[in-house]
Amino acid sequence: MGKVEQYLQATRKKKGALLFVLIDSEVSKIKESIKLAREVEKIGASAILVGGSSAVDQLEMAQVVKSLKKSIKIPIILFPGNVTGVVPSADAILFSSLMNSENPYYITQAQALGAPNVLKFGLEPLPTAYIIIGEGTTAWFVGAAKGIPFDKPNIAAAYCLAAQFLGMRFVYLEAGSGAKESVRPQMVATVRKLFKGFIIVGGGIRDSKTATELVKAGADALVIGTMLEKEKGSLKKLGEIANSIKNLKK
Ligand SMILES: CC(C)=CCC/C(C)=C/CC/C(C)=C/CC/C(C)=C/COP(=O)(O)OP(=O)(O)O
Ligand SMILES: O=P(O)(O)OC[C@@H](O)CO
Ligand SMILES: [Mg+2]
Repeated sequence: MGKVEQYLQATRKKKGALLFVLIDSEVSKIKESIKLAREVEKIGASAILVGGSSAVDQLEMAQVVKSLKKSIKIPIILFPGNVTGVVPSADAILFSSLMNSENPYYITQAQALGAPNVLKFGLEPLPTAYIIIGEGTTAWFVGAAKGIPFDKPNIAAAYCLAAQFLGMRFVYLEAGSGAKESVRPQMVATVRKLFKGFIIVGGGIRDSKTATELVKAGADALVIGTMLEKEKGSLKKLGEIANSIKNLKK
């Protein structure tokens, strides 16, 4: 287990469920990203994810990550949608396989193409089963996912069990950035019963009620992105969400 993984496990034990904030380097440029990251660090976010399903400007992403690294203490974890998402200066990378993709590129090929740079840049790979729930989002489209219906928790659990047998220590249940509906607590609870690793849930989470239900169902970390890009007063709302999930689960 690497340093970041140890930190995530230890922080989850200490604080309860964690909050990850996603910075899309295509939306937030350098100055904005630093400001946002500093604010969410103060609010209590435990890590910053940097990525984007259509983030193809590698130079821009590298610059955002490099400046973030100098500005905050919490780990910066890359969240690549393609090989272009592997850049230097971050602490770790969600080294993910899109388990329910119909295109082998997103299951193993992008990983093979990206792996040499992960090694070269000294990024800690977090072995992650990325599973897309529902349809119609950018990640669903780009990743050629066979989206798992929101009301089929057993299918998601079967994928997570397979991920566990393959040695993956993280699963990411993803409804997609800006999703109208987030993953349902019932699905998280079903996965929690079988999967022993770290469960990340994201996509369409915008309020404390949803966040609380997902954590009670067994999520170890929630990812919030779009809300912070779009809504006025969203930092206040993020603070409420952070407080509502604090110490819910030990
Ligand atoms: C491990 C390596 C090198 C690559 C993994 C490649 C995989 C598995 C890709 C999965 C398919 C995909 C396109 C995922 C996108 C994940 C992502 C970074 C989502 C972030 O979403 P936003 O950037 O907010 O989405 P928008 O682009 O829709 O705003
Ligand atoms: O942008 P939102 O909807 O918060 O989703 C976050 C993340 O799960 C997307 O990959
Ligand atoms: Mg986005």
